[in-house]
Amino acid sequence: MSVHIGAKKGEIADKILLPGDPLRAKYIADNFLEDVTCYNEVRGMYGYTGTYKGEKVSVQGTGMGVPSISIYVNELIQSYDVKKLIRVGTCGAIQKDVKVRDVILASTSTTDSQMNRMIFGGIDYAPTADFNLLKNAFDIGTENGLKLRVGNVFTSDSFYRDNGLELFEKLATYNVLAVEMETTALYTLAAKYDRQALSVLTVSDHILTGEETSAEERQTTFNDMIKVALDAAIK
Ligand SMILES: O=P(O)(O)O[C@H]1O[C@H](CO)[C@@H](O)[C@H]1O
Ligand SMILES: O=c1cc[nH]c(=O)[nH]1
Repeated sequence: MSVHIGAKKGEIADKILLPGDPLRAKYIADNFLEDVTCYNEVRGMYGYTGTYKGEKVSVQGTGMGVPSISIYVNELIQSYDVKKLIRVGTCGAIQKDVKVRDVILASTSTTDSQMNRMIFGGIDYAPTADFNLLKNAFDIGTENGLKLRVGNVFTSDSFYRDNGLELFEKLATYNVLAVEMETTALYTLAAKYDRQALSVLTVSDHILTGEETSAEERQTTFNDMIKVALDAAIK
């Protein structure tokens, strides 16, 4: 057991999906995995292990933001030796041609988090997805008829911010696709420990137009995202 995860050694697979919302972890376990066991309830941050197409896969809620996901990713790697980590999250679109329900593969992440500046003494490190995971996810999604977007996402330390529109318009000018709150930490920690990581994100709302998905639409798109992530995890 680690500080925040109640699993015994061997109870967590070496491939894991990481939703921010612990109830999304339950949804994935209930609807996509077989022979499921719940290995974590500490802080209500559910974690499950089961099989997907015969392969052992886990899914663990991470909570929201860089500090929270950093705790889970550190412990999953250092205490449970997880090798492939795929975030399955939501994001807000900031580009006109990125639509709600689109699925984005984050090739890299821009951030206002101080995490990397603290590590690198002020240098702007560029957190990057694992190329093979990214390519596998892209190929799998495309073969299944999904129009995936690939690009830069903004990992924000704030969900609510003053003068957000101005910043988002600037980021959009520089081809950042969407805003979310965890990818920078996932990619940086995966690089540090030589693990494979990818963020697959469903656009849940559009920051510029105000458009939002209904609960039902969200679930359908989540299913597309989850299938891409699971198939990429076992490839
Ligand atoms: O849906 P999840 O995975 O939690 O991701 C997004 O949603 C949360 C904000 O509502 C943040 O965690 C953000 O990154
Ligand atoms: O607008 C959004 C939507 C999801 N997640 C975010 O961080 N922002």
